[in-house]
Amino acid sequence: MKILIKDPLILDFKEEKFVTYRAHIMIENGTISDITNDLPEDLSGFDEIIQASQLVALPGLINTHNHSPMSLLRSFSDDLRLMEWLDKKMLPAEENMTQEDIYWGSLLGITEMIKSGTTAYADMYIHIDQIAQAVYDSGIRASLTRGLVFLEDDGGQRLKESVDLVQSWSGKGDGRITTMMGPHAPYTCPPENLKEVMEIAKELGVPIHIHLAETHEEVEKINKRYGKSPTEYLADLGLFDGEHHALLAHAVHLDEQDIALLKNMKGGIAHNPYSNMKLGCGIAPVSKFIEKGILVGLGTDGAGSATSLDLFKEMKMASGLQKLEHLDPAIIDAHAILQMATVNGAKILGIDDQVGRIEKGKKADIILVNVNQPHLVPHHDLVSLLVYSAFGQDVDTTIVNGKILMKHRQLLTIDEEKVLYEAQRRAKRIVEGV
Ligand SMILES: N[C@@H](CCSC[C@H]1O[C@@H](n2cnc3c(=O)[nH]cnc32)[C@H](O)[C@@H]1O)C(=O)O
Ligand SMILES: [Zn+2]
Repeated sequence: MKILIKDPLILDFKEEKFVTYRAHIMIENGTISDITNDLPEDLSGFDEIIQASQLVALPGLINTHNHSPMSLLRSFSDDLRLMEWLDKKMLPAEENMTQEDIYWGSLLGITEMIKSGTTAYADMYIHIDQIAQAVYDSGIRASLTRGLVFLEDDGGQRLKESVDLVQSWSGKGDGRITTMMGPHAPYTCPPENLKEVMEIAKELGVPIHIHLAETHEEVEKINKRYGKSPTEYLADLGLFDGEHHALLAHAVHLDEQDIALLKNMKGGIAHNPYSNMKLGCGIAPVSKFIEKGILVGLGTDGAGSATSLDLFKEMKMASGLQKLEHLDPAIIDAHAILQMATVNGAKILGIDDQVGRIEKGKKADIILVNVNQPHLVPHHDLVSLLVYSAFGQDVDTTIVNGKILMKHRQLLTIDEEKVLYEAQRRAKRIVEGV
């Protein structure tokens, strides 16, 4: 399959900033084979030509933290505190989800992500085989994790499912699917279990995906139980010693001492600004992380809290929160925010050798944004425009692994009408009685 993206304005991260230039992008067998100003006279060798002179091409956005089937719980339970929301609403509803529900719920999330310019994402959930199947079928790229809680003895069932996932799905879908081990959070994973999961992850050569210090309540709980902060708890188990690749979701409540503990960590932080705002959790010290050289990427969290999976929205929230927190609009610029949503996300998922930039030899994970609209004109600065003015609906075309998943807003791998129908009727049943 040979694709030509003809004449787009390309926005790509080079050295420390995003640069803009106009060129043609050629894609062959999933990979960016050339970026050039010279076109052959005969274009008949291309299977597909996308006229893109009115579009901006940028690396696909990367969502570093999601629970995709929670899209079925969108608008079901809002305006509650996190522990109440989780224990009384989310977990009981999840108990009602069948394997088929998970497939369609995940596909609902994936549909929204593709339509809003996300080309790769990290998922942590149950019935993970169904999610893997939805990822496989849809064509999106994902890093999958079976979430692990150790609050009851399940005879090792959850752990077994985690290992099965890693062994049976890693590398599938032409390499689009990668996997991680997912101890849910410090408050659901005692030290001996966490240690075991970390050892298994090391043996299998996969990263650890874990929630960390999302609320004040969590900090108090862990302090009471172990006499230390959640970050110290993980540090003492060796998670940040540089031998494990870790994806830390939230990282809201870290003081200077906690931040110092992350100095040698491999991997980085999934910042979920809107979920944190909406659940009233707090503001993650993002600019301090960046100052200390700790990688920060962007995530949404599940749509049960985030309400939508639009990373363009998250970029605005991430920027606004830092500016407000520090009462300083210069604390973080649009380049740093777009970097979080692209290059940094790729590094945090451990797939930066393949994606995150528009470069010859990289996998073609590219989105084309229509900037010829009233809210996106004029084009003084494209990075500012995309971060501060654009939304997911402005994405015209989404390409993953060299395959067009959405062309001029038409989905090519997903039957959208069917997804909406299935999601609606299943969601209704799931929340009955909860
Ligand atoms: N409960 C599962 C394992 C966890 S999967 C990931 C879990 O994360 C939960 N989750 C979603 N959003 C958040 C959040 O913001 N903080 C903590 N957990 C969350 C979600 O409801 C889901 O149960 C089991 O019994 O095996
Ligand atoms: Zn989460």
